[in-house]
Amino acid sequence: MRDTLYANVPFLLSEMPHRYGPNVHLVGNPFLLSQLAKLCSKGTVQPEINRLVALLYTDLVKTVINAEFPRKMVALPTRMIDHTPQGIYQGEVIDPAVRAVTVNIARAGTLPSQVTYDLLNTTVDPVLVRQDHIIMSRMIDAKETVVGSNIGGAKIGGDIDDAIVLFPDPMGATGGSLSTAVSMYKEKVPGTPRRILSLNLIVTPEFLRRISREHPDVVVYALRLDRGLSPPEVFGTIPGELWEKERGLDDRQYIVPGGGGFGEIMNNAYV
Ligand SMILES: O=P(O)(O)OC[C@H]1O[C@H](OP(=O)(O)OP(=O)(O)O)[C@H](O)[C@@H]1O
Repeated sequence: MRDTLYANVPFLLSEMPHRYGPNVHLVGNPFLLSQLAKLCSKGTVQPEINRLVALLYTDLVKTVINAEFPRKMVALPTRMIDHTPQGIYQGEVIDPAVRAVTVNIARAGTLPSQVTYDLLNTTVDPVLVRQDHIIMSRMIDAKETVVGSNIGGAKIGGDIDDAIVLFPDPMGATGGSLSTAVSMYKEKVPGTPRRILSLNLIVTPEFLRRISREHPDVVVYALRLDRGLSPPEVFGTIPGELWEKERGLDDRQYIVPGGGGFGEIMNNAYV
C-alpha cells in the first residue's frame, strides 16, 4: 500500500490582488520586499548590489519553478532501503525532463539570467537547459526620452520548441526591451515554446499594459509594482483598477519610486 500524501502537492503563490489579468503575478513576499528595498536605497553599493540581486532572483526563480514547472510522480529509494522495503519516497518532484531556456537581456539581465541558469541546472536535466544572450539597449532621443529598444547582437543556441523560456530582467519600465526580445524569438527562433515567462524585480503599469497588449501570452512574475507618479486618486486602489491613470515612469522613463537604472548601478556604468 503506498502513501499518497505527496501525490498532489499544492503550491499556493502569495499574490497581491490586482486587475491586470491572469497572466500577471505580483508576488507578495515581505522578506523579498525588505531585501529589494535595501537594494533600491541610495547607500547600497557594490558588492552588496549584486549579492542582493542574486538573493532576490534565487527566490523568485524558485517561486516560478514551483508555480509553473510540470511535476512527475517518482518512487525513489532512500538510504533506508537497505534496512526496510518501505524505504522509498513516493511522491511528486519537478519533472526533470522539461526543456528550459533562460535569456540574458544584457546588461541588467546578465546576473539574473546566470542565477536562473545555475538554478535550472540543479532542478531539471542539465542537458535540457540553455542560456541565450541578447545585447539590448533602450534608445533615447535628444531630450533623453526612451524612443525604443535596439538589439545590437545575439547568441541564440538553438530552437525553443516545447521549452519554458524565461526572461529574468530586473526592471520592466516601458516594456520595450522585453517586447522586442519576445518578438525576436517569435519571429526568428524556430519552435513553439511551452511557456514564456518574464521574471522582474520591479514593473510599472506601463510595462504591464504594453506586454499584455503586444504579447498577451507572456506570463509576468514581479516582486513589486511601482506606480509612484500616479495621480492621488490612484493610491489606495487595487492595482489595475484605474490602469489608464496609473503611472510609474518619469519623463526619462525611469521607474518611480524605483531604484535607479539597474543596468547602470549593477555595472557602475552611467550611460
Ligand atoms: O522596459 P524598458 O523600458 O525596455 O526598460 C527596461 C530595460 O532597461 C534596463 O536595462 P539596462 O539599464 O541594462 O539597459 P538600458 O541601457 O537599455 O537602459 C532593464 O533591465 C531593462 O532591460
